[in-house]
Amino acid sequence: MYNALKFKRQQKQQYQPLENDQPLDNPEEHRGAICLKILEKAKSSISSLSPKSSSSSSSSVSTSPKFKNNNNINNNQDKDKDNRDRDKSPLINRGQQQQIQNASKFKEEEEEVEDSNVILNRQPQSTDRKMKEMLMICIAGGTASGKTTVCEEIIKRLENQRVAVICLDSFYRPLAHEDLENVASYNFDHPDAFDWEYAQKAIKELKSGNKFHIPTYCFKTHTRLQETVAINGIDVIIFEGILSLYSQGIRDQMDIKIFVDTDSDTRLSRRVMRDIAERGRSLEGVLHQYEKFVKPSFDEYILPTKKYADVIIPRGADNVVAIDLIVQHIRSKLNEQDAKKLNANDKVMEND
Ligand SMILES: Nc1ncnc2c1ncn2[C@@H]1O[C@H](COP(=O)(O)OP(=O)(O)O)[C@@H](O)[C@H]1O
Ligand SMILES: Nc1ccn([C@@H]2O[C@H](COP(=O)(O)O)[C@@H](O)[C@H]2O)c(=O)n1
Repeated sequence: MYNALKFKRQQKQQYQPLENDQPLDNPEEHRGAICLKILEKAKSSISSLSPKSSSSSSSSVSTSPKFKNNNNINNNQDKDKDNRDRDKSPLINRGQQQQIQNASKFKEEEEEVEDSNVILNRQPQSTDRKMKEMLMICIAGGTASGKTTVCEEIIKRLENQRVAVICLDSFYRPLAHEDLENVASYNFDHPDAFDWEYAQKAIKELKSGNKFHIPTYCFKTHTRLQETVAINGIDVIIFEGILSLYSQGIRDQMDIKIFVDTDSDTRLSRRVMRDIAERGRSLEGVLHQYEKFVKPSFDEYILPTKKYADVIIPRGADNVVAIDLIVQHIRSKLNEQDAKKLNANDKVMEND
């Protein structure tokens, strides 16, 4: 069986700092940089993991740099594009290790999972990936509202599912040279900062069951990296970001739309703490950016998307009842899909 944690450890060993950049002491700086966020489960079970074995066992998963306490970021600037695209998924952060139980019956599918460093908690349901229905969940909300933390809590509860988290941050437009020179004046919270066409294409392809190479983004350098993360063979995709409910084309692909609603004072104080501690920002810089761009854009563009949400979570991850209800709903949706597939298979067999 594929042991994602082991794979991630190898990634860590391969880590090389970006050119013209400081070594990444803190992966949070690359949060969102790496589009695919997957959670690793309890450290305690790491020691019991075994690499590819035929029996049912557990394994950990990789996460994106948004998740703290891990340093498995691989930004190996390999010259070989093919290798690059084979996802040395630069991820890993705070999170939980996920139990993996995939008897490796569907080898090809398993390899895809290996490619994408995706949580794999259960055996694939179908060998026909095109037939695969994927559950798409969108989590929007202001900066530091707890979107990532809510993702973690959902994934923690979704045992036996393969879950990938994609950050809207991955689709930030590359900055022009002048903007990079004067980055403090750039509005990262305006819708125009994102490449919506690209994001929509990714969501559409994944929803259709196709493999997609998600771009990666570096918060520290404000640039898109050359690495991509391939995603395929997943049960649940969570698309997370401040404006993830902004585009109608993307909203229309979503099965569940969530808005994390956290009081703005709490968000500001968390952002200050986080950006100083984890993104290398100064207090002055965070406050200036917040006042000039973050707050006005929240009021004008982010908050108005709340009306599109099916579920609003007040207090973010503190709201255990809301998270439990959401997870129950996800489970029942996945069960419905499985039942549909079984029905379809039965019909095919009857006709044979
Ligand atoms: N319920 C909570 N209680 C305390 N701290 C929290 C809570 N939720 C999130 N945080 C902290 O606030 C910061 C931002 O949370 P995060 O989940 O990354 O928000 P977002 O993804 O919306 O930017 C992080 O440092 C996180 O640890
Ligand atoms: N190069 C960048 C890109 C984005 N930001 C800020 O990140 C915020 C979104 O991330 P959250 O985890 O807080 O949802 C957004 O408000 C941007 O201001 C940045 O500082 N630098």
